Amino acid sequence: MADVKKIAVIAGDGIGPEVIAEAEKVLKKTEEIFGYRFETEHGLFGGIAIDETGTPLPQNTLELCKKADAVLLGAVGGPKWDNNPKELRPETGLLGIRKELGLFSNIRPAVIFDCLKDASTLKPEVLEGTDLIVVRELTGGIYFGEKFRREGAHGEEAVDTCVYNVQEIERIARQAFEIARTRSKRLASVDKANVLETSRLWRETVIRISADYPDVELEHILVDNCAMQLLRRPSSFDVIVTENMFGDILSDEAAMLTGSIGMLSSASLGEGAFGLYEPVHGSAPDIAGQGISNPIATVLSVALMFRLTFGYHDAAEAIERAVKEVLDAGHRTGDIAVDKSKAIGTTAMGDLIVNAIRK
Ligand SMILES: NC(=O)c1ccc[n+]([C@@H]2O[C@H](COP(=O)([O-])OP(=O)(O)OC[C@H]3O[C@@H](n4cnc5c(N)ncnc54)[C@H](O)[C@@H]3O)[C@@H](O)[C@H]2O)c1
Ligand SMILES: CC(C)[C@H](C(=O)O)[C@@H](O)C(=O)O
Ligand SMILES: [Mg+2]
Repeated sequence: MADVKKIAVIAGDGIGPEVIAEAEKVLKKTEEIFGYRFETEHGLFGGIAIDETGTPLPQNTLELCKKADAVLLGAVGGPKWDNNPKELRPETGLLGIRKELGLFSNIRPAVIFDCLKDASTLKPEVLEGTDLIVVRELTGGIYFGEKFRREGAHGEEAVDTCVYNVQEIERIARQAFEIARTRSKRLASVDKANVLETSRLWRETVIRISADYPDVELEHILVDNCAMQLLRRPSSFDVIVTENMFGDILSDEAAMLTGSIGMLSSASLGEGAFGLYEPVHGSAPDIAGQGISNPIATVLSVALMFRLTFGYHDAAEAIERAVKEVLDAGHRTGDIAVDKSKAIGTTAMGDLIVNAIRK
């Protein structure tokens, strides 16, 4: 019998619990079909944790994640907590969990399902063949630099500092080169080296590391140009490696190539097999509680967990095949439906996918 894998489930806020419920059904179905065994335990996290415990990342949730083999996360945040001080913001909990768990590498694949080409705002011929991965540095940069307010000559000033050290850049660069090696051996390193000192160190370091990967073709591209080229020639990109904030922005942009941010899964990894898996999207307060959110990003995050943390490649492929089959059959949630009147809800989409999972 397969050993039992412990999964910490932290649903969070807004549509988080809705999409996580569908992902949990997928876990259960995989147990039935493939004989894998999962032990799930839920933890409070985000806004709901602030309300119930006074902190976005309670110590027992962190402990739960540390004891688990993997973490499945929904989303956090919402208008209710938007004016809270920094320590009492759901997003601070999210940054805290990434840092505490050492998850410096965030992998965000943007793969286009052929049948969804008409769901994107871009022309189908521009999207043809697009299959890229954004490798985002996740525990450094301006997100984690010193932040403060001060009195300046013209009144109050706010300061965010962006810091990167060589070790942080080296480890994410190596991960990206390794991933590129398993794909078409092309890596685009995105920076703003014409302006930022951190980007100049980034570029120098990536070039130095590239000597160990002579089989991978390395391109440097400035972030503003990259944002433009992603819309102009998305299929020319394979693996993109970039710093924390650029990766945040470019991955939301890449999501729109696929038709919706409701399609984009992600894996956050450190040095070992442990990982945190979450959709790229947020808590979507504008549609929360209506049962209309797209659960596919979270379901595909489970497939990433199977592949990258557990090595359950058969189950990962079965989930991806099931998603494709359901989409090919024409089923759509509102975000990817061309004819919105025919859109189905979150649980209906989850049920269809679960029923389509087979060996
Ligand atoms: N990882 C996370 O937990 C995470 C990520 C991004 C944003 N957030 C937080 O979420 C809150 C809302 O942020 P936002 O509105 O900028 O981004 P968002 O991703 O929540 O929503 C952006 C838009 O995409 C739509 N959308 C997102 N996910 C969808 C899905 N699965 N199905 C259908 N439509 C979907 C939303 O309805 C909205 O119109 C903020 O508090 C933000 O800080 C959290
Ligand atoms: C909610 C926010 C802190 C987070 C980020 O910026 O990393 C989100 O946008 C993401 O992409 O996971
Ligand atoms: Mg983001």
